[in-house]
Amino acid sequence: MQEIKFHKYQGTGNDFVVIDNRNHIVDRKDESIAVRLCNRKFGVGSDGLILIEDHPDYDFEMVFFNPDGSQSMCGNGSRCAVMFAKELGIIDHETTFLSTDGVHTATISGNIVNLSMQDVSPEAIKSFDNHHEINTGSPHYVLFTSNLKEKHVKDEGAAIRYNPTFKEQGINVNFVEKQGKEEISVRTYERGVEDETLSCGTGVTACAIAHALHGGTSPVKVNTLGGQLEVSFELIKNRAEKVFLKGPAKKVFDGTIII
Ligand SMILES: N[C@H](CCC[C@H](N)C(=O)O)C(=O)O
Repeated sequence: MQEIKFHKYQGTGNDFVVIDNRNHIVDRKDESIAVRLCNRKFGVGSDGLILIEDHPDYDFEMVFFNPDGSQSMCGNGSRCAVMFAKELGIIDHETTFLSTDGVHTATISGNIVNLSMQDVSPEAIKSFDNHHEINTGSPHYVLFTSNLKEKHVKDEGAAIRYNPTFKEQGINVNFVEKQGKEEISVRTYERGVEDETLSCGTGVTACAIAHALHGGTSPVKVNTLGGQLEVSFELIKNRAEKVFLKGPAKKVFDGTIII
């Protein structure tokens, strides 16, 4: 048994257990630790586990796990990791770090983190008759709807995520309602959480790009159940470049857990 100090952060309601793992107190290859820590009854409870580690070439490396132990790029988690790195004194107001899908930069102003996302290639933007599939570091199914508030996101999201097309690899499912050219509202069913989360960073980024394919602007404000984010990018011949995800990231509490 070991006692582990953890830090609870949230980015627009997407919540994470964050651990300073520069001394390798947690085995980054043991995904069962994420399953235990993220469990909302038997552990701390969160939408993911983030380990901060040293890296020879970047300010830090961020290792992310979903509550089911799977790994993928996490936009809101990255914003929380940046805020934690500042708390640790690893960085001041800007950083270059390594995450699941590659190198990212970020700047901090108050409790707002502006995170660079990877370019989204034309091959990562697939459009169908009534939905889009866009990979922004994690795979996203984007469906425009008009009655977002009434949506049963967990049931309808799971039905898509577990259909034969996506069952094996999984996919995050986003329901988008247009509020105007410069604003959308999004609710997301997250793969690996297997439930609706209050926001999903890579998801709102995918939705902003899909919105632009239907005449939306950049930057675009994105309303989620957990708060408002802003996504900006340049869409050139179906390739999104200079993609940024901006929004608040805040510490909720510190704690110690015995695992
Ligand atoms: N559940 C996602 C990873 C976390 C994404 C989300 N929390 C974000 O902020 O991007 C997946 O497995 O594709």
